[in-house]
Amino acid sequence: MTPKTGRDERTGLIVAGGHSTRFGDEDKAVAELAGTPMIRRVVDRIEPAVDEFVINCREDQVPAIRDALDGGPAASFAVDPIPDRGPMAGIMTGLRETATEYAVIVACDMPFVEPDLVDHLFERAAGRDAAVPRLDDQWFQTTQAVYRAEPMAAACERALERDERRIVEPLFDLDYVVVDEDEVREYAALETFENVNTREEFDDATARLGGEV
Ligand SMILES: Nc1nc2c(ncn2[C@@H]2O[C@H](COP(=O)(O)OP(=O)(O)OP(=O)(O)O)[C@@H](O)[C@H]2O)c(=O)[nH]1
Ligand SMILES: [Mg+2]
Repeated sequence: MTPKTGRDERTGLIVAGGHSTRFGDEDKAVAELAGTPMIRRVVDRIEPAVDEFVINCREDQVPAIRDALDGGPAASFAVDPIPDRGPMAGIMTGLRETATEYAVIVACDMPFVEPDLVDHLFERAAGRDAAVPRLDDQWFQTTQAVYRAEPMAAACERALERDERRIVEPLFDLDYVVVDEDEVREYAALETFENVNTREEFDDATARLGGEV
């Protein structure tokens, strides 16, 4: 991986402000996945590829997430001023707290995120506004992508003003690079994009990580 200094520093922005309704009573962000809270696993996975962390969530989630991250890399919190406005609003909140030029956004429910892909996305985004993976016959992977913080935050604000909630809306306002499936596969297995929504998916992920279901 390339050495990172000064303006080239990179933020890992973990978006975690959802209500995990498909998951059940528990907040999936802090659910113990093979012994590690899921958000902690995401942070630990991408730590080699970033210099600092910002966590976006609701105010009421902060204590449990802080506990989950205890002993790990330092992270600052970007709390949604208005909760439940969707992931794009969370991304805007988090990017406004981002001190570096670029940030990788990763959803808290992507425990198999591949740091080598994250590193590559930062390299591909250099000089542009975003680098976003897109698999064959699939939509953009907007919640595992690198963005230039300031223009993406501004584009999110404009999209929210238009009542758009899809994360591709701000993307289409930007100068973005598409990282296609062949290119993704050079750096990562496709499980990097797996997101855990239900108990069944959580149990499956647990088993693959060698934990007890
Ligand atoms: N800040 C913020 N983040 C959100 C919001 N809704 C979803 N997210 C995050 O966006 C990512 C993907 O969302 P989902 O997988 O749908 O998560 P979720 O909304 O908690 O789960 P479901 O209720 O089952 O849809 C997760 O990291 C969520 O934490 C929101 O309203 N605000
Ligand atoms: Mg949702």
